[in-house]
Amino acid sequence: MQEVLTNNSPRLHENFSQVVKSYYQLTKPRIILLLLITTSAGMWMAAKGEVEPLLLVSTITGGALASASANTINCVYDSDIDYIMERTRWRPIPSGRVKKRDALIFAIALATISFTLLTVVANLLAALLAMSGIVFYVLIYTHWLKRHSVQNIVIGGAAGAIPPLVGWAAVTGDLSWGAWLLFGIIFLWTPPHFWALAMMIRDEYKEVGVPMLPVIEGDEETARQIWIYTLLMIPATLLLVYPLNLAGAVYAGTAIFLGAIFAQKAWLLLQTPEDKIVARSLFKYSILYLMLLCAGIVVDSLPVTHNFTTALVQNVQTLISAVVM
Ligand code: HEM
Ligand SMILES: CC(C)=CCC/C(C)=C/CC/C(C)=C/COP(=O)(O)OP(=O)(O)O
Repeated sequence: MQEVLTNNSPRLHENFSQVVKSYYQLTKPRIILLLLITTSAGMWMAAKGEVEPLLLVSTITGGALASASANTINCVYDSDIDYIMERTRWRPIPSGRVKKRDALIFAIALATISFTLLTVVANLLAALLAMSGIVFYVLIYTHWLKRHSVQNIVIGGAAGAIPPLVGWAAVTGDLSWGAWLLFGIIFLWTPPHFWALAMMIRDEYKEVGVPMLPVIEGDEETARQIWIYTLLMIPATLLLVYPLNLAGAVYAGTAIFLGAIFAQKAWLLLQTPEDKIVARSLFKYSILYLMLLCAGIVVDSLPVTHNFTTALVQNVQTLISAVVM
């Protein structure tokens, strides 16, 4: 008996870790990471740089579980087209590693734990916002728009902009202008983020009949719309500084610098819409952009940065008046 167990245990262990890996992949973990970074930015800004550690960890965990649930249901719903597309064929459901029914039970369990955790440790508003993110992403984007409208990701993109609202609500219990502006920034960021990728893999979407903008309107029109959203997004990022006065010089410098690179890449794509390397560069940069913009929000809202920039501005003012006098 002992011998049988010993011989079988490596294989048992291997099978178990394969199962865990498959369920982990269902949740699209790399996308969750960026969603959590935006949640954290919302929390830091709402708390003016002083977030309670327990609240931070619980909100991040609750947000991660809700996003994981949404992504898993999306994998269940889209398994037919995921099976056909090269990029998604390896996913756990189309490759036969996880059954649809099991994935659905897993998603319901994740959503239930998320709702409970957010309600108990944060508040009901944060929990309801996280659940509305799941419902919006699954019903409005995945079920209703993705396969039927060329504006699918513009309207559906609102789901991906909900995480900072969850973070803000967890800290303050309500949603103010700052929270809605963070929502708006991510809403405007989503079309350039996604359409740049869709330009790279346009033929795959065409094959499965998903009406993404490059499939329906072509690369030139897509590049033009990416450019327009970029031009709207960059000034929107600066509204946090003026008139909302929720961020200072560190954030302003970061947003202008990062925005200039974004604009340069979007402009290049406008000049060469057929160039997949340029589209790929914009897609990759869009992810780095949002990460660094959120890092800018966090650093800017820390009390030490706030004190430093205030002192710096005062010293410059004193110097100017001394020179002028
Ligand atoms: C409707 C809105 C959105 C659509 C349609 C979309 C679509 C996509 C797609 C198709 C990919 C490629 C994934 C893959 O290769 O498996 C991707 C990658 C990614 N998306 Fe989005 N996205 C959206 C919004 C967001 C939002 C709001 C975030 C986070 C704030 C985000 C973060 C990411 C990240 C981090 C990646 C890279 C993942 C990797 O490295 O594999 N996306 N997106
Ligand atoms: C608060 C909360 C829980 C919000 C939910 C946010 C959420 C899960 C956003 C995901 C956005 C996204 C990656 C869409 C891609 O779907 P797709 O079906 O076009 O991608 P695919 O082709 O790779 O499957």
